[in-house]
Amino acid sequence: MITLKPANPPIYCSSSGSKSGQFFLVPKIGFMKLPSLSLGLNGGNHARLSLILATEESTVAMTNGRAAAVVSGEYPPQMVTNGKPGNIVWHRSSVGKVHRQELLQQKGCVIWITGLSGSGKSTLACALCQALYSTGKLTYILDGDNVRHGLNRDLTFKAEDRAENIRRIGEVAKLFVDAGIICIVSVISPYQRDRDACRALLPEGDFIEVFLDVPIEICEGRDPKGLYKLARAGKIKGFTGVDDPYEPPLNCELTLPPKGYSCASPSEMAETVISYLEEKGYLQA
Ligand SMILES: Nc1ncnc2c1ncn2[C@@H]1O[C@H](COP(=O)(O)OS(=O)(=O)O)[C@@H](OP(=O)(O)O)[C@H]1O
Ligand SMILES: Nc1ncnc2c1ncn2[C@@H]1O[C@H](COP(=O)(O)OP(=O)(O)O)[C@@H](O)[C@H]1O
Repeated sequence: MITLKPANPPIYCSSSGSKSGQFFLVPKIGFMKLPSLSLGLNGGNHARLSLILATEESTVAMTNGRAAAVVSGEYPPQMVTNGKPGNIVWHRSSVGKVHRQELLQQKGCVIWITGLSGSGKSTLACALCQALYSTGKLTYILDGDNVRHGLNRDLTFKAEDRAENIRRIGEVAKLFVDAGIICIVSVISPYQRDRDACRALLPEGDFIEVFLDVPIEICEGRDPKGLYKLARAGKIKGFTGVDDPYEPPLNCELTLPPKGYSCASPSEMAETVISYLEEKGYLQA
């Protein structure tokens, strides 16, 4: 596995029939089996390569229309406009997501826990964080209540502010994924479209939506902050589940607690999530 950081011009390919200087962007992270070939960097040293790591937005050299080599690193600014017109250029580092994941021996992903207030989102997030920490895995929790103390302190609970709250949290979570961290998000996120928009920010599979399917009667019975009581008394307007909507996920990866096991403990539910992560390969680089 080799990652090259070329100078400008980034790379040319000297295997037979190659057309040097032809590039395109790779949309996803992945690995490619490549034929052994000879590459020249900046007209200088040649190296023989057979397997090269492809990273997001990497530059690919082409031979006869086939990807011949993938180079992670800087590339000409005009190639990287993030799909938008203007003068904003993506700045790359020679240390990328794959290197960080290698360091951490895990893959970055988002575990998005959605559910009513009092359904146990924060409790599950903490149980997960603790269980993963004890096995040497790095997580970070983005909890709705906490993020609203800082980054999102300007937002209310109107639908458009909830959407902005979720959008910002989704963007922050994306950064954590790029850092190679398992980002645990615990927010009500009542609207399907807002959750879907966050899912769309990430590569396929990296957004793991966990629905805490706890009936409102149970959440209200718990009412640890007394908010349901205030909402029923009309002292809080637009409270989710009382006089504001909650749209249950249509296609989530996990629904908890498992059917027929409604009294599952937070640590049992955390184990279910961890089994999912293991099965999908997120707990190794
Ligand atoms: N009107 C209204 N509706 C719902 N929740 C309310 C409201 N006002 C305050 N709270 C408290 O805010 C916490 C939810 O914040 P979130 O950022 O997760 O909400 S949202 O995703 O933007 O809908 C939520 O925390 P949790 O109980 O942990 O879910 C409540 O404590
Ligand atoms: N699996 C569970 N079984 C029983 N009680 C729970 C469970 N998960 C959380 N709780 C309790 O329910 C209350 C609400 O949990 P919390 O994690 O704060 O919910 P949320 O973050 O969704 O508002 C807390 O008092 C917590 O101790």
